[in-house]
Amino acid sequence: MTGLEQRSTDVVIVGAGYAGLAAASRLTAAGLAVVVLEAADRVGGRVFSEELSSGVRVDHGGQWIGPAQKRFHELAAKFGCATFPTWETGQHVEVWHDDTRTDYSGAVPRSGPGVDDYHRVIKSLDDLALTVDLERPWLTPRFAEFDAFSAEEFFGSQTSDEDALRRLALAVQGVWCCEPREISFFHVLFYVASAGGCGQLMETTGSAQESRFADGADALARALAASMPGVVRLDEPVREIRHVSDGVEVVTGKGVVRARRAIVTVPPAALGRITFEPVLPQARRGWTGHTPMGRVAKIHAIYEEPFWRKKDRSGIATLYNRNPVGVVFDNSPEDASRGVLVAFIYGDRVDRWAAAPDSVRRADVLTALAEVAGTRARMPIDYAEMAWSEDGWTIGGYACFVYPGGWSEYGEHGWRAATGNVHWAGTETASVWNGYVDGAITSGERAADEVMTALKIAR
Ligand SMILES: Cc1cc2nc3c(=O)[nH]c(=O)nc-3n(C[C@H](O)[C@H](O)[C@H](O)COP(=O)(O)OP(=O)(O)OC[C@H]3O[C@@H](n4cnc5c(N)ncnc54)[C@H](O)[C@@H]3O)c2cc1C
Repeated sequence: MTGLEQRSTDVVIVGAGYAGLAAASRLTAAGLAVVVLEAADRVGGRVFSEELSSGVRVDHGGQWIGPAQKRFHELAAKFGCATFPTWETGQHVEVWHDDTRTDYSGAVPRSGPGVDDYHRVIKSLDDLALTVDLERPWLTPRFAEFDAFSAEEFFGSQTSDEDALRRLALAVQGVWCCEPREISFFHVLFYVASAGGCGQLMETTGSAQESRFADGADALARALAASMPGVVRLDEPVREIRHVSDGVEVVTGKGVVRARRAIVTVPPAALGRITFEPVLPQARRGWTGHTPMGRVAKIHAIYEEPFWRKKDRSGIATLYNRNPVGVVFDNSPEDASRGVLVAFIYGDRVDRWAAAPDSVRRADVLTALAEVAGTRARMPIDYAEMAWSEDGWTIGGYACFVYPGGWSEYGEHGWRAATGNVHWAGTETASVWNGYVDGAITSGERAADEVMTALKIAR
């Protein structure tokens, strides 16, 4: 390949998100030569921090860390990445489907339409999740039965209360960024088990939304990359991965990297942009075809100050009305030098919202924020949108979900089993905190351990 680089290394890693960086860190610490190839011009993947023109640093993707996310905490502490508590002081609000509003405080609403049935169904999810085998999900009792139907079918079998069903639908949208009709009920149970319960997934203090990073959630990704000088190659999308007798050849627009093993960390939907030679086994292809990405948009509106706090409003809201926004949080910096509200739009509503003209999208979001925080919210000093379905290298978020039937048809052989000299990582392959940064980190470390075992490297 004239003019193109030929490089050799021990292990080539595809993707410099948290999974790829954690894998590289473990392998370089063991003395192996590693090259990480990243398509984008930055590290962090689905964790993407950016300073806006107003000087406020926002996280367009992953942002929170919870106390049970042990490996994420350990690495953040090791690299001195400071965190601070998510703001949740004051009254939260629910805007109901008929535009009525109810204030509440505490972790979850305890009264209101559909609340009793909602909590009863959530409790049954928690109970059933206790039966899930996280390492070998296919050994879970009633695995194929639960995987055969959707979350919507399960909810419908548990309650006919339309208000409870509205609450359950928003819970699915907020956690998986898809609609209840789309997702395997077994995947719901697996994910709940992986996080340690529904409360861990949905609540703030003591749970996944407990804290944020002072310098952006990508601070640790940047620190990890900086600790391995010369290892990460940005702007180098992988086009092809070829198996050869003693390893792999990974082809980019700049040349070929030969390695003894590869670790691929890209989300399943992004695999479609890589050609494999020979073609991947049917189980892996079937799994990829049944694991689409969630659809989510995250929108930040910046104000001179968090003015809603003066009226004892927390800025936390759930919206069930016609507005596309589903959930709002106060995302102001720790010192409250600016006020920041972040709005999330999920599932089918993202598809419709993202297709609308700029002015319509912005008006929709600011209308929702005004309902939550008051009319001043209509006049932000800065504003930024990120629709993850339009990100060409991750194709969505927060993570993939699984269609009904996907786990039972393809999970055992397609989920994360190594394919010859190619090992699979990425948060989608994690047993614990699947879908989260913590899961991405432990998936990278697990794949690094697999590679060292295969290469007979002492750990
Ligand atoms: C809006 C949003 C909010 C979220 N909130 C949270 C949160 O608060 N807390 C939390 O813990 N998690 C959150 N998550 C999930 C979290 O961000 C992900 O689980 C985690 O970042 C995934 O890391 P990863 O390394 O597995 O994958 P990724 O971060 O997707 O990394 C894969 C990398 O591969 C690269 N790539 C793709 N194709 C190629 C190719 N052909 N060649 C080379 N490189 C390629 C991509 O550019 C990317 O950098 C959120 C995600 C989103 C989108």
